[in-house]
Amino acid sequence: MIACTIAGSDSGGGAGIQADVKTFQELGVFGTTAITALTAQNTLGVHDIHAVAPAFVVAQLDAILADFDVKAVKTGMLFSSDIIEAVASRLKVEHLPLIIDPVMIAKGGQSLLQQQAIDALKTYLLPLATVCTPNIPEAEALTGIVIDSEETMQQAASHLLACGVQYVVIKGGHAAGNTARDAIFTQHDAPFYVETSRADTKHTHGTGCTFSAAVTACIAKNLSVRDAIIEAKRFVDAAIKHPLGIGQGFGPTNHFAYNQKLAKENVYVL
Ligand SMILES: Nc1ncnc2c1ncn2[C@@H]1O[C@H](COP(=O)(O)OP(=O)(O)O)[C@@H](O)[C@H]1O
Ligand SMILES: Cc1ncc(COP(=O)(O)O)c(N)n1
Repeated sequence: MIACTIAGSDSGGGAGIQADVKTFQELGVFGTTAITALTAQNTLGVHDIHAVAPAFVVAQLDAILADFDVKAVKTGMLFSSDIIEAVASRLKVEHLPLIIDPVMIAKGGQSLLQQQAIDALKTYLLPLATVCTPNIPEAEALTGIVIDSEETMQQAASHLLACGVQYVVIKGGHAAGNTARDAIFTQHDAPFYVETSRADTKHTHGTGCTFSAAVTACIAKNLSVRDAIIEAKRFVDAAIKHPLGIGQGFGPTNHFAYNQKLAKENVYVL
């Protein structure tokens, strides 16, 4: 099985393209990559960004799609509206399952998406999305709705579904409480939730990238979207619960954990 990620490179290896390829590999999926930006990054933060020209992002996609039987595509850091428009017009003709992680801000606070690109994301890319996986601040930025209750979360999800997204996963990593609960909304069915206990850890660099890459890999392996989300939650939870303890800042998750004989916690589907 082959998947493709369109995202930024994290020189520190915990997020971005590197997290995606490691996750694909651990889930038995061959990873191909179209890189949108290089970041000079480690667990302490993003020190510099070098964007790739939109035409060269498309050239990478052309090369991949001309040769490989890609089963699912994900996007991560897209950086600019020019890159978003170029990627959207190239993907529009392919009709492949598309998982959009609307990466905006790194855990250290640095912006990974220019402010004016948020509109481009909504206009050009969200209509193509099978799954979109915002965290709470990203869902708020995309919709202009402050999420402080079940009701406002439902409103934000409805806004994103109206943009054309088939499954909206609002991730609960940033919420309070002792569970990590992600809410899944669809056009026709009632919402459902995937939940684990919350780890008390600062090693959460790349959690969102890892989760969305796992969803992509599982869809590439022909799981239903619902089962892909549940399995991805298992993958990211194992990666968070068994941190590697490397780096001096917000360390990376452990992409090896899912396949190692380490204790795995239950994922509750509610
Ligand atoms: N401390 C934690 N313990 C357990 N799961 C977590 C924790 N933080 C995040 N997660 C889970 O990791 C996944 C990514 O979520 P999140 O961290 O919100 O994404 P992002 O990296 O985009 O901010 C979600 O499934 C979320 O519930
Ligand atoms: C190149 C790149 N892409 C994405 C993220 C977001 O990381 P996180 O998953 O921790 O929000 C990052 N820090 N760097």
